[in-house]
Amino acid sequence: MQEKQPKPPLLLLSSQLSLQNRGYEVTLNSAFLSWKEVETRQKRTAANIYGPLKAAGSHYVPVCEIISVQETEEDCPSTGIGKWQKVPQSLAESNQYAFTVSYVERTQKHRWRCSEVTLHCTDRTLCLQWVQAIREQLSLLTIRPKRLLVYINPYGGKHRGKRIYEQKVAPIFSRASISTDVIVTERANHARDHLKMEADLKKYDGVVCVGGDGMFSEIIHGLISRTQCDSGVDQNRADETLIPCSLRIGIIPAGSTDCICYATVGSNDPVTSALHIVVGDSQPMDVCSIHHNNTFLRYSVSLLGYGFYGDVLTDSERKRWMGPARYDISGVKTFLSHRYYEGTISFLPADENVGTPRDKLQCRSGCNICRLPSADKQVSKDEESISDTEKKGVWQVIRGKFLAINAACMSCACPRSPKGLSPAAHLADGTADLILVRKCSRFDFLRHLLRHTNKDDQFDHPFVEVYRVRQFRFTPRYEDTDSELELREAEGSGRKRFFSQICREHPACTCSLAHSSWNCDGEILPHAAIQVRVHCQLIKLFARGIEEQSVFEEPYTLSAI
Ligand SMILES: CCCCCCCCCCCCC/C=C/[C@@H](O)[C@H](CO)NC(=O)CCCCCCCCCCCCCCC
Ligand SMILES: Nc1ncnc2c1ncn2[C@@H]1O[C@H](COP(=O)(O)OP(=O)(O)OP(=O)(O)O)[C@@H](O)[C@H]1O
Ligand SMILES: [Ca+2]
Repeated sequence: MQEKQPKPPLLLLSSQLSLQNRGYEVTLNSAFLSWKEVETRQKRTAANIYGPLKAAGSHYVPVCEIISVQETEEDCPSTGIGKWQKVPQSLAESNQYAFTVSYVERTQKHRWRCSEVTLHCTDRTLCLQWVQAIREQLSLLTIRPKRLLVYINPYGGKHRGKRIYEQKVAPIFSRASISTDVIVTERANHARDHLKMEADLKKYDGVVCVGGDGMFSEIIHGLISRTQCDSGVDQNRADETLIPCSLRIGIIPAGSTDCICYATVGSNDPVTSALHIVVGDSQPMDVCSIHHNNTFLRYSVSLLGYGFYGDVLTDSERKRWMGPARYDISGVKTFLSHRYYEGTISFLPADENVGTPRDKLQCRSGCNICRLPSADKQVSKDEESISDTEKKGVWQVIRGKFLAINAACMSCACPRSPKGLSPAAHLADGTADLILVRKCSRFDFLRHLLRHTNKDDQFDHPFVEVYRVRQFRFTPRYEDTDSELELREAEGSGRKRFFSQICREHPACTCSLAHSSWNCDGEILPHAAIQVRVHCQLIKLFARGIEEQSVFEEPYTLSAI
């Protein structure tokens, strides 16, 4: 049987235009805009006279990466991008009409930039014809957002959210003709409550969050709760099948860790994120729901950490004024305190077809594991109605003393740890990687931590175990009493209490030492006993996953087209 060939792109327009005072063959087809220098006889040297035309000097921009096109108004014709040059009188007069195309250019470390090319035409009709033809192609890209609701946390990270948005992002949105309603938050949970109860979501094609992981967490809580509420789904029921949110979320990084942005885009650069929003990227993402005795507590998309990361966060909340450095100071302090916690972890392992946490293959743009439908992802009503043992996989139980219990729904890559807590975790496979770090010496724990910052395998230690799971439960060895819970709640909200100080410094009292708190995407959960379930692809981001490095390094070549 013959394989079906993809249709060649349809040629739409082709003209000789000028750029930097040189003649170019400019072509627009349904897939690309290209411009190629016209080689004059004089320019063809003996060396290349018989050879093929080189790809160098040819430029290809995929139509889906064009940001905008505008007729360029110039008092005097310019011959380059932003530069005034001496133009021969005859050429200047014959090329006084121009249009500028803005497009995405890839630079190092997964960063995108907005580049421009200005092409000059001999008459205005031709110039307008080009502008119209390119605009028509852009209007066919219906996945692009036209109207966005933007929330800015002015206090995230180094308090630069507002400035980042105004100086770096708003100009890009306006160039792409995206209209925005902007809300600068006035208190914690302002964005969550507005999304949950007030916002007229029908008006928008997406929501943008300017801030860090904590701010993103507010946005997903608002959107997910609103979606469940509108569909009559009860979030308090741990076994409910949740309804996916239809609006995409864009993250403009302006926080302290920015792990969700970094792990879905490959950088924490606001311009890159703005461009991913403009081109209308879409990346589905898993979300964990966390319950305590059939009461809904929170959702998590990145790190859910008990022990080490819970204690780092609890301590760091009291040092918010320090900005991002608070995590390092609290990290060292927590490391030195070397506390361990006893408890029982039960988990439902994932099917093998979604890979394992020790895979060398990482989740990248267009990831096959996240794309292919797998039995694991379809937690259907039928499946919910059958018993645990009949489901694929059997619950496993592990008891012990742990320095850290971490669940990562995705890699959790961030500038502090470029490959992340679990480098092979997937963004949208319906599973989380459960990492158990058993009690070990300070030296061994340091070796494990150090491996988060280099290429070595952080799971290759006898005291570390890692499992790919769909659900898990944790029960601390000593039961939570109401007063302990209250105590941790007070600590979490930064209210230091005299009682808690006594307990920490009094070795005979197990009160504070028996339990840690969960670090849930940078927010403290006071309950130690929790049930967690991964909901496959519950939300969507304006992102595409991390692109393979080669896409950044190699410009489009003729053979690729
Ligand atoms: C020797 C160097 C070891 C460095 C080890 C670095 C491991 C870093 C792993 C980071 C994983 C981040 C996961 C993402 C979590 C976010 O949802 C959350 C909200 O933004 N961020 C944090 O909780 C923020 C968590 C920040 C944790 C910082 C921990 C720093 C530990 C430093 C230990 C130093 C020991 C030195 C001994 C002399
Ligand atoms: N106007 C506001 N005033 C006070 N707190 C706010 C306001 N708006 C949002 N917040 C809260 O600020 C907290 C931290 O915000 P954010 O995540 O943006 O920064 P960060 O904690 O520095 O970064 P990261 O989460 O990446 O470590 C969030 O929990 C959010 O709920
Ligand atoms: Ca996942």
